[in-house]
Amino acid sequence: MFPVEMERLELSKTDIDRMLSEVEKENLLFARKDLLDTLTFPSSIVGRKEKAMELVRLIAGYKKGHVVPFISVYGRSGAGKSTVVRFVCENLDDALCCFVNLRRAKTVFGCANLILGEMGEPSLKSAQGINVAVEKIQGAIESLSKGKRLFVLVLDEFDVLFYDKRGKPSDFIYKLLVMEEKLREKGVLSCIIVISNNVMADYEVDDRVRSRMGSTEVFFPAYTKKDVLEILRERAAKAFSAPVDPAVLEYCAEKSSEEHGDARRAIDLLRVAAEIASFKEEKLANVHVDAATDQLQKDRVNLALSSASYHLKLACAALARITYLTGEAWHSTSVIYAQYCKIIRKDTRPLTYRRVSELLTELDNTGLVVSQTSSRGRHGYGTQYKLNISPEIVGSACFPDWWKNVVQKKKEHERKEDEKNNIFMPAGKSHFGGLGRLLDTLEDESWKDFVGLDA
Ligand SMILES: Nc1ncnc2c1ncn2[C@@H]1O[C@H](COP(=O)(O)OP(=O)(O)OP(=O)(O)O)[C@@H](O)[C@H]1O
Repeated sequence: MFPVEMERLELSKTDIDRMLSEVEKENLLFARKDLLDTLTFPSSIVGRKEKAMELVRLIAGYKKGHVVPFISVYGRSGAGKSTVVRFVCENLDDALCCFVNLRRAKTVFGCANLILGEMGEPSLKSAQGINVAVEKIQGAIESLSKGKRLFVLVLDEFDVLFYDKRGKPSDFIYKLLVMEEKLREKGVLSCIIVISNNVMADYEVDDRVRSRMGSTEVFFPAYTKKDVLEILRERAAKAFSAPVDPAVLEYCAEKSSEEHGDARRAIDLLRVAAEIASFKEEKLANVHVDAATDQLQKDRVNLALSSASYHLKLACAALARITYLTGEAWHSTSVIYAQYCKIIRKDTRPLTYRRVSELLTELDNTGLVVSQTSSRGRHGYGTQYKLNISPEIVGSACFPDWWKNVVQKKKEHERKEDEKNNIFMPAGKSHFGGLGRLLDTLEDESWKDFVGLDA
């Protein structure tokens, strides 16, 4: 016989109601959570008036029959480029703006199809060729801009175009510029605004295209702590059901600006911190911001490494290991390469120095590491890399079991050194911080061997 009170196995509406009221309790801190969603367009834009003015100055000529054909807007992630460009373009009198995010495109032809899609046109087959695609874009602009004095085509995440090495991105830009000239002959004024993280000079563009493009650029610097604080204050005032301690907002702004000056990540940090506090039924405090920083860093690393090859993870793990063991932040390509060769599986052939150096550039593009190039005197220039995220998070995301071993070895080594030297170390001070520097002078052979610099 079954017991009388058995837990029901099937999911019921009552279960969902119960779950909903539980989650609602977890969200008590929020009044309007959508205001902390960085995927939706902000209801108000804080500051950036001087950048809006720069753009307006470049475009305003359309009222008198002239406009700059190509504007490059660039700067770091989360600097407000897309937000400000969209706001300016959508508020121009007598103008029509088509905003296309190219992120989803994998090829130059894919970019053309995304543009067509945004203009309400059907996609083309790549066999039809890029010339037909550009002709269709021209036709769509002609019919959309009827009765308007200006058509603005905004291409966000323009960097994507250059990932397609076979698709001739430079040629595509050339064709768009020629299309603008043809449109002008037909009395349609147009302007292309491209948004990317890097300055156009960094991309491979033919000289003939460069000269047609001109060099009209608007640079968006990363936000300062003051800017980030203003953005957070404005959001927090409406997003939470009770006022948030100003010190917590300040802490959030400080953490975000010292790391990146990225408004998107600052808002995400505030939202996740509030979710953690809400879940624990506590008042939002700095500890929740710290916990949120950890969680977001883990998410970022996992996302960046989710599709990474074994060798990319290895290059990343090599940098994490050397950073963790030496306590030094910056490491040269040659040191990282030596580490990479040391930790690679014995049955796998290491990639060449050049290829690993390319992998480090890839890591730089993901934002997990930053690089700096400096002169090494008569040895030319050398690049150094630094992790943007704590080595513990990176190491355990790359190879969890291996990383546990690295941590354990470091602890054992520290304990043995303590016993050997019987010295007092102030709390929180790592042996490796100071001794790591010794590695450079190669005075301490045992440390050198432990870190594996001579592998
Ligand atoms: N000045 C601002 N005022 C209010 N919110 C802002 C401001 N700048 C940025 N944001 C917020 O930050 C988020 C990221 O901004 P945006 O997409 O404009 O940055 P971006 O520079 O284009 O970044 P990416 O290069 O990563 O695309 C937006 O969702 C917006 O909500």
